[in-house]
Amino acid sequence: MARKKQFKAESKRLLDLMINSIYTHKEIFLRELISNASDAIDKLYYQSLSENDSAVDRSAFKIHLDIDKENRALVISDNGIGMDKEELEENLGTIAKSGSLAFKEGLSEEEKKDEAVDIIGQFGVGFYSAFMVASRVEVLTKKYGSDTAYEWSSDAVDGYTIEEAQKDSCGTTITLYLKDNTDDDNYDEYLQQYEIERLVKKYSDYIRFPIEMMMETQKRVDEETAEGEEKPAEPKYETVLELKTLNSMIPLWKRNKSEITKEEYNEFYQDKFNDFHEPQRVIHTSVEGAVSFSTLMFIPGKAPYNYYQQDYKKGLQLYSRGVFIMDNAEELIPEHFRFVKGLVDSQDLSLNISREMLQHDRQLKVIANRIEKKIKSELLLMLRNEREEYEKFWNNFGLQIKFGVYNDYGMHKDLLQDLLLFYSSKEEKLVTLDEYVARMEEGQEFIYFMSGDKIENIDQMPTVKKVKDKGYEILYLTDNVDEFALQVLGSFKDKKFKNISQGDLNLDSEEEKKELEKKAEENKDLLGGIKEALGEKVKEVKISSRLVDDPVCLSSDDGMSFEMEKVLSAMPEGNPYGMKASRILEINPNHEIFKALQKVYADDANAVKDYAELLYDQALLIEGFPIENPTEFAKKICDFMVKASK
Ligand SMILES: Nc1ncnc2c1ncn2[C@@H]1O[C@H](COP(=O)(O)OP(=O)(O)OP(=O)(O)O)[C@@H](O)[C@H]1O
Repeated sequence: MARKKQFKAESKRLLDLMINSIYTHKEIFLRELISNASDAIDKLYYQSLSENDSAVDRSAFKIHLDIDKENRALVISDNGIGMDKEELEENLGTIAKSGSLAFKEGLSEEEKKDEAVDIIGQFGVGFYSAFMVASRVEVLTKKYGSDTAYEWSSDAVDGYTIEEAQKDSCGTTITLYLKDNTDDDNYDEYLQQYEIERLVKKYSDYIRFPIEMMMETQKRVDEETAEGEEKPAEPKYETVLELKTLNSMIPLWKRNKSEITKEEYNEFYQDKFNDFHEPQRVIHTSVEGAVSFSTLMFIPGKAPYNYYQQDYKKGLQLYSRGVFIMDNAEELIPEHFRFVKGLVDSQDLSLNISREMLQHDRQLKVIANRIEKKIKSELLLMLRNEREEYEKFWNNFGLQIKFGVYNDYGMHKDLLQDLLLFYSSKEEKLVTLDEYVARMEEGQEFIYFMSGDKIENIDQMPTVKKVKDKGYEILYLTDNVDEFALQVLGSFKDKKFKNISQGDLNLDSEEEKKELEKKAEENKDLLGGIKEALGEKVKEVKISSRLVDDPVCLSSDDGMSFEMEKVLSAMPEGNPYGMKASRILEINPNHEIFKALQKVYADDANAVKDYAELLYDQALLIEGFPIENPTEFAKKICDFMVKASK
């Protein structure tokens, strides 16, 4: 008797979820097992082709389904590559991908259901889904080229056993002993041939190997009447067993686009790419020419949970004449479109192509190029014709496009700049750079922008008012990468980008400028006094031309901006070179505070120190910087309040 082994901890949790699943789509178990069977045949197919192995009869590849009513069992067999003992252990004893599975304790029934949906959606539980419908599962398997077969069996609860077994040919046979029926679930339906036929047609029609099953059919057994003869009153039928192929076997991407329904595309995507959500967009094309290929690509409806993490794998599946070659061929998809899932099938690619060769393959480069252009044009079309849809896309993957502009020293900026969206102060929604430029005021030189943590806060920033009052539109940037992307872009349609908290805004008339210069001259000592009080904290203290209602603000010289400084400081390794934006304290000469400063300074030049420090701290807070000494700040405010009350 073989020793029982326990599932690895996380597999066990997932199994528990499957066993007790209240997930309503239990029927997907069949799709998962057929898909594994098809993968196993693909592997042997590919191996026999690439190694020129004539011992394998490729025309005999198939998946066989058997209904065993007596034992209440459903059997799924394939003559694919099979598994040896280690692979059985490795593949069915653990979930390889489960490292990041975070199971939550004490979930309610409703939450459990949601979690099952989530997990099935995000991880594609594959083989384990068998336990949604079966109380016991046996896997009899023999690896191609090996003499020994093994049987893995488990009722999930107490682990599994692996024993040596007898099997004539290579491949895998999976027997599912169905659960007892409950009030909610009738597992007997998986013993009905028409139900199984329906499920195969629904989920696995495109599988490129025959899925066969012996089916009971009614066959007419009396002699057909010849023409002109009278028909017998009752034609005679008998039930006969017939081997039927249930699937059409034509890969979806080889079928005529006009004959494929949205549901078929969705099912295909969800099944193949383990996504519970429907894709947002399907891109299905065939190209004939120097290199001929078909692609079926999808833009996911939701960013995968690990999209911005390292374990997310980009790339398309690669097929050659319908034969699967490899998963995640990275070379087919540029980094900035890494969210696209799908496959490429080309008759011009060698079956022997290895991952290493992909990088240098000329045909593949041509395909990748076409794919990049196709994705861009699909996105542009969506942007132009279906704005809401595009904004949905942007919410999911806009960050990726912005990174794409910034990465590789801006190499892809020309391709991507038309796809960018930013929030507009004027439109109060997302706009393209093109729309911004088309709306620019006469004489407007720059594309103005301002950064901050969220739209509402940016809208309140002191500097924003002045630019808005002048009638100019401002782009509000809220993602860390935004300013870096704009810096790489430099300009759009010859219009330079301008951060409104940096440098000279140059918005005033000559008269206003003169007025300001005069005021600065008159208050030279006061400004000097404030600068002296603040010392090295600020580069300069000046009379502001940016402010309308607010008393003070910070600005910086052109070059490093406050937002960039913040992003650098937030990096894991910190701000390595201590790079800082210059800090210029600007004071509004038309604000009451300015008169107060003048008065205080005139009475006692030293007394201006506290005012200077308070104003500087305020400006820091508005800009989203921490203040150096919050206790001191609070104390000073209190002192002022007390003084004011006397
Ligand atoms: N019929 C089979 N023949 C050979 N190997 C199989 C078979 N079924 C499963 N396996 C092996 O077990 C592994 C685990 O299967 P499982 O369905 O859990 O995950 P997967 O197929 O890798 O991923 P997913 O189902 O999410 O696409 C497979 O990767 C494969 O190596």
